[in-house]
Amino acid sequence: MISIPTVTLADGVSFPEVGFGTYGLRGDDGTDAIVSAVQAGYRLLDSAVNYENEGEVGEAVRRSGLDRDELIVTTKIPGRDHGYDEARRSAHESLDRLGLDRIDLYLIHWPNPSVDKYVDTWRAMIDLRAEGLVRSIGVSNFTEAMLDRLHGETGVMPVVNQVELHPYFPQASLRAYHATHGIRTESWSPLARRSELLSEPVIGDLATEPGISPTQVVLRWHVQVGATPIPKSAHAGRQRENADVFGFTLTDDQVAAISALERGRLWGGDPNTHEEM
Ligand SMILES: NC(=O)C1=CN([C@@H]2O[C@H](COP(=O)(O)OP(=O)(O)OC[C@H]3O[C@@H](n4cnc5c(N)ncnc54)[C@H](OP(=O)(O)O)[C@@H]3O)[C@@H](O)[C@H]2O)C=CC1
Ligand SMILES: O=C(O)C(=O)[C@@H](O)[C@H](O)C(=O)CO
Repeated sequence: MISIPTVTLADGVSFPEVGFGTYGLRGDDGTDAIVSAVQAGYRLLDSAVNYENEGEVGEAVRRSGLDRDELIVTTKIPGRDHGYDEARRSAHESLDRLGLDRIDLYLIHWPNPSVDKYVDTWRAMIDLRAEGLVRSIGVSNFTEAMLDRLHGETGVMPVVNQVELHPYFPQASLRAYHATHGIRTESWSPLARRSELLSEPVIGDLATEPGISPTQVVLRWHVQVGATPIPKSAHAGRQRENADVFGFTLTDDQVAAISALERGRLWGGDPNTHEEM
């Protein structure tokens, strides 16, 4: 089993430098895959109401046999549940589906700015945290202006912002803002969903040593730019490979060469316009 190092979030919680994405992992096979990820060493699990797998994640937590406090279970409020009362109801429904008495990391999935209810949603999350139903509170797909607004109107800054981030979209300026404001960056689709990224020569050239694959080079890049990637894999061998990125280091020049692959968002998910219900 791999021991994944941690960093400390602004709220004092220990947070893994690599986590596990669960989008698409459903049913018995999905639960098995999540259990196998925990057995491989992952302690941060990423779910969402919209993944329709909170039940599988909760079941995997119970089957893992680990002490509950060793795992960080993440879920996210969907756009249709924005608003103070709606978010509180959504949290209770997620807890029921998870079969857990606490959500460890609770995120607003998308800001949906045209609906303009993310500040009220955030107020509900602050109260849920005070009540102990939620431990850490954060957001996903928020811009700097949206983060400023949350802080300005409530006095509470998210401890995590989970955003699209991979070598094709390194988000340097948002990462710098996060670093200044004590927000941990989490990278969604960190492998760019196994697109041609893994065949890029700059990646392949760094993966020539035995035991260092292109995937590991990409995930190591995330670690060194200070972001927690949450790669998803349904396969135990790949899960182990993706967690095993702490035995080598990239030089600053190598990190810069990978960052130079930048080309922009891959799926058009601009937080200023994308609406996810
Ligand atoms: N907040 C948000 O808006 C979003 C959050 N997310 C979260 O981020 C997670 C990760 O993103 P996701 O979109 O799943 O994409 P990833 O970048 O994690 O890529 C997943 C793909 O890569 C393959 N893969 C994984 N590891 C390897 C490997 N070692 N070698 C070869 N192929 C590999 C997987 O296949 P296989 O399973 O067959 O191994 C799968 O097809 C999601 O699962 C979800 O939890 C994702 C999108 C948006
Ligand atoms: O998987 C998620 O969590 C998502 O939010 C995705 O559906 C995301 O909306 C996306 O892929 C945007 O292009």
